[in-house]
Amino acid sequence: MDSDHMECSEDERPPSPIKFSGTIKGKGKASKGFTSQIEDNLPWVEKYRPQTLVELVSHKEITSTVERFINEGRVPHLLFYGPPGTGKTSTILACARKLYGDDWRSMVMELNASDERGIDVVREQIKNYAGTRKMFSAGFKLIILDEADAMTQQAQNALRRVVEKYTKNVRFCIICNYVSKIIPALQSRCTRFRFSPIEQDQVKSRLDFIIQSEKVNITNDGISALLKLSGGDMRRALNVLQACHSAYDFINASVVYECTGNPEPTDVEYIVNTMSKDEFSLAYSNINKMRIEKGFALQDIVTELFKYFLNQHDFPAKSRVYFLDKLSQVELGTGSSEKFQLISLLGSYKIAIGMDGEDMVL
Ligand SMILES: Nc1ncnc2c1ncn2[C@@H]1O[C@H](COP(=O)(O)OP(=O)(O)OP(=O)(O)O)[C@@H](O)[C@H]1O
Repeated sequence: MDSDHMECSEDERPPSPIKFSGTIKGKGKASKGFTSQIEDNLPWVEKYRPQTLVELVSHKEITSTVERFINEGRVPHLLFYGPPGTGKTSTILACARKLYGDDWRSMVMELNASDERGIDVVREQIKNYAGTRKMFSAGFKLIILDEADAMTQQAQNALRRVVEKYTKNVRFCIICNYVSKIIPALQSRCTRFRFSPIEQDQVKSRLDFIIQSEKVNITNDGISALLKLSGGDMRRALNVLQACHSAYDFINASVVYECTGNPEPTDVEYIVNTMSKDEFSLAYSNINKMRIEKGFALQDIVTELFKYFLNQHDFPAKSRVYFLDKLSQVELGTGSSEKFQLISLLGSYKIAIGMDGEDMVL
C-alpha cells in the first residue's frame, strides 16, 4: 500500500534572535526532585514526544495502517517522507515500543544517514547489527535510517543490497524529507508513507495540552501566531513556544514574532505601504532600515509578502501574478546579496503596479 499524502516542501528557517538551545531552564522549580528537574530541563519536543501511536495527534490513516502491519506480524520495510517536524521519527519510535515493549532500545538501531563518517561506517554498523541473530518476540530487529536523502546514489545502491541481504531478521525504516532523492530501487523495496504538514487544529490540540501542563501564560492571538508561523511543523511550534516561555512571563502575538524574528502583520503593512506610496530610493531605504533595526532576514520578508499578495484580491490579477512570480525568483535567489535582492523585489513591485491592460482571472 502506498500512502502518499503531500508534496515535500523546502523549509529553511531563519535564525531566531532568541536561540533555542535545548537546555532551557524551568521557571521557579528549584524545590523539585532530581528527576523532575531533569524533566524540566528537557526540550519540550523530547519531553512531549508521543510514546504511543494513539498519542500522535495526526496522520491517523498512517498510524492505523502501520498498527495493522504490527498486529498481523507483517511489517514491511518502511519509507517515511515529508517535511520536518511532522512526526516521522515519533511514529517509528512509537511503533518500536509497540513491537518490543520496554526492551525496545535493544532491538532498535538508529542511524543518521548524513553521518559525516560516510556510508562505509554506516554499512559496517548495519552489517554488524543485522548479522547478529537472536530470537525475539517480533522476529526481527529494526533499523531506523534517518536523513536518507542525504546519501549519495552510490551509497543508496550499496544500501539496497544490505536491505536485501538482511531482510530475514531486520526491518528498515528509511526516513527523509525528499522522496525524490531516494533511488527507485530502494523506494520499491519499501512501503511508502507521506507525512503532510500537521493540520492547524491538530497542532493546536497538542499545544493546548502542553500550555496547560507547563502553565504557559499565552493569549489566543499568541497561539494563532504560533500556528501560523509553524506551518504544520510541530517541532517548530513547540520550540518557539518553549523559547517564548523561557524568555517572557506573558506571551502574545508580538512576543511570538519577536522570538522568531518574523515580520508582524503590521510590519508587512508598513512595507507594502512604503513600496506603494514612496518613490523607489525612499522605499528602499525605509525597508532596509526596518530590516536592520528589527533583524529581519530578507527571506522572511519575501515569504510574508508572498502570503500577503496571494490573498490580495483587490490587487489587479495580472500585476499580482507578475509580482508573485518575481517574488519566487527572489526567493530562489537566496544566497546572493540581500541588497540586490531587495532592489529587484522593489523594482518588480513598481513594474507590477504600473501594469495596465486587461485583467486575468486567477
Ligand atoms: N503527530 C504528532 N503528535 C504529537 N506530537 C508530534 C507529532 N508529530 C511531531 N510531534 C512533536 O514534534 C517533535 C518532532 O517530531 P518528529 O521528530 O517525529 O518529526 P520528524 O517528522 O521526524 O522530523 P524530521 O524530518 O525533522 O526528522 C516530536 O518530538 C513531538 O514532540
